[in-house]
Amino acid sequence: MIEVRNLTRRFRRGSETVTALDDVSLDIIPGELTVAAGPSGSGKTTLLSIIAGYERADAGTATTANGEPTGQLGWVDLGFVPQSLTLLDELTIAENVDLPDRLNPGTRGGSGQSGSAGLAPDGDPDRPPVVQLMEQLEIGHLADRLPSQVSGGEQQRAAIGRALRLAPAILIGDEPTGHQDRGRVDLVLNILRQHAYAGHVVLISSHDEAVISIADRVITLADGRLVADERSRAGTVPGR
Ligand SMILES: Nc1ncnc2c1ncn2[C@@H]1O[C@H](COP(=O)(O)OP(=O)(O)OP(=O)(O)O)[C@@H](O)[C@H]1O
Repeated sequence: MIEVRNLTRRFRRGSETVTALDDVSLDIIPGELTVAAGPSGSGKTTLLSIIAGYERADAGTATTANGEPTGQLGWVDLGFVPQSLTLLDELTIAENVDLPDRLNPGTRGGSGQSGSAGLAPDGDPDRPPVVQLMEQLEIGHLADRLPSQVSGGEQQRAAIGRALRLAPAILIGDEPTGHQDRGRVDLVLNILRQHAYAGHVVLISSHDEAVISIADRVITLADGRLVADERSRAGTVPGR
């Protein structure tokens, strides 16, 4: 669960002050796919970036139910797909997907087999094996390529794989389908929904009606304010 309380973020642009987020409060619960919608400039990226710890708030908090600031959580607990992807150019696609595991060797996720990039075998059954994860995301054949040698959509799916690598309790994705074709939008959404329905918090932003229409819950921002919060069917989560 993420508890957002009175989050406010202002940016200075010359003599002007832009209020990107204006006193936003909500709880984001596990077990459903939550989509943050709203027009360009409404504050979606700012909200997700503060929750993920990529941006600071001027006021308010985003914490877990235990009161821990979500921005301080590592890959083990919170996976983030930023709009800019932030893949490391010098690492292969497989190494990028496996990065959270390499940075958290005490929590190694289950691989079951060594990938072509020489990824170490490991054994936690709750975590997606890296090779299987890449195949699910249809980037298995790109394991040994550098990010600069694959398409934008493939890079984005690698960033999604990296975020899912340690099966974190919280997954945040800023327009994680933004570079995908129609078929791959469905592929990515199915994977994100599976993660949500396994009991995790999944919050993504999107402009795409196809994404918004399959969300279990849609929170809508306008001018930095939360203006709507709707569930697809009251009290039920489809597909569970
Ligand atoms: N670093 C910054 N400096 C100044 N203004 C900013 C900065 N980041 C965001 N803003 C402004 O804050 C507001 C909210 O931006 P944000 O990126 O959160 O919107 P968004 O809903 O994610 O937009 P989009 O859908 O286009 O990605 C906008 O008016 C934007 O111009």
